[in-house]
Amino acid sequence: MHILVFGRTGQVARALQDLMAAKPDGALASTLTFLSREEVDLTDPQACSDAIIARAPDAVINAAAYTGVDAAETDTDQAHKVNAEAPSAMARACASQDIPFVTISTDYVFDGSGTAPWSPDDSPQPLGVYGYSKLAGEKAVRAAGGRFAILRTSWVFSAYGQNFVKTMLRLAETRDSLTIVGDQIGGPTAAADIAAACLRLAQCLAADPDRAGLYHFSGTPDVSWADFAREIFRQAGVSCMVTPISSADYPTVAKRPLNSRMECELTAQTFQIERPDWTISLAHVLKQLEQA
Ligand SMILES: NC(=O)C1=CN([C@@H]2O[C@H](COP(=O)(O)OP(=O)(O)OC[C@H]3O[C@@H](n4cnc5c(N)ncnc54)[C@H](OP(=O)(O)O)[C@@H]3O)[C@@H](O)[C@H]2O)C=CC1
Ligand SMILES: Cc1cn([C@H]2C[C@H](O)[C@@H](COP(=O)(O)OP(=O)(O)O[C@H]3O[C@@H](C)C(=O)[C@@H](O)[C@H]3O)O2)c(=O)[nH]c1=O
Ligand SMILES: [Mg+2]
Repeated sequence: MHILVFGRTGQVARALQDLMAAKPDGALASTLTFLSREEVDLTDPQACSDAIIARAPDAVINAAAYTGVDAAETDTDQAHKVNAEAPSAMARACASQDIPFVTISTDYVFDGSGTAPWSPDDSPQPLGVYGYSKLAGEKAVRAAGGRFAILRTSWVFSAYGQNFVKTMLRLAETRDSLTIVGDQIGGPTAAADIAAACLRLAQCLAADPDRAGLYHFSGTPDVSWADFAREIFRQAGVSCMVTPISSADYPTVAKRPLNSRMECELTAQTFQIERPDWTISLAHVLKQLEQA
């Protein structure tokens, strides 16, 4: 299978490159081509669909997005173009070629109310522009139909780009204590685990279009950001005290959902992909960072 991937420099796309490098030829049963912003700017939906038609891949994975949660609040147009209009164009191009289209969405489509894990059937109510733009992308992809899979995930971390793990390690270099939000609960998810899941979804959709749909996929156990920080420092052998605070005591431009728990049973039943143990994935990421 030849898979075209948007978002070459991002965490998930970089993890897909690692997967390719780690598997001997053929073991992945796929070859991947990666597109960067220089090759296709997602603010140009026509360029997105032209790239798919021109390259005629067997499947497409969209790992690109506008992920600046706070910046999006004052950059609505750009966030909407990249997170809604681009996936819409990609999905329509893939549907016209009857090839799988896998795109990634977020727990931030939910309003974070309650404490029950969110089911894929629950109705989202985003709190901010980023979540809203991602939800608009989901709706457009579903409207395009075809062999689509929307994979909602949360709290992505890796050795690449910007993420909470790298932020914590950086802050702890100059601080022996940090105040971290303790009332937002979710499942940290390694980009490597998402990458493997995206590959599997693309391969399964090529064989069975009836599995098209919306799925949840996050690491387990669910924790607060403060707990996540404590585990990062514990595994990294960094002595930095974490004091949990309320979201109100850590004002950010965009509000974050308190409850980001996601119910992932349908993904396990449909694709035999269980929630990964993020503490194990974290150990691999820390080792990668050490060796970098
Ligand atoms: N990060 C997280 O915690 C979470 C992410 N997700 C979702 O997972 C997916 C992957 O996220 P992640 O790997 O963290 O993303 P990153 O923020 O690491 O990377 C985003 C990628 O999108 C590219 N991109 C952004 N704007 C454009 C544009 N206008 N044209 C072309 N490319 C563009 C970036 O390119 P460049 O490097 O040039 O800017 C980069 O390659 C996204 O759909 C995201 O919404 C879901 C839940 C949590
Ligand atoms: C750096 C820092 C953050 N925090 C809090 C703020 C916030 O509520 C939480 C996470 O901070 P960040 O801004 O790093 O994480 P954030 O960019 O909000 O992460 C989100 O990214 C988008 C793309 C997603 O889709 C979400 O699933 C989620 O992963 O930690 C502290 O409490 N103390 C700190 O020192
Ligand atoms: Mg962020």
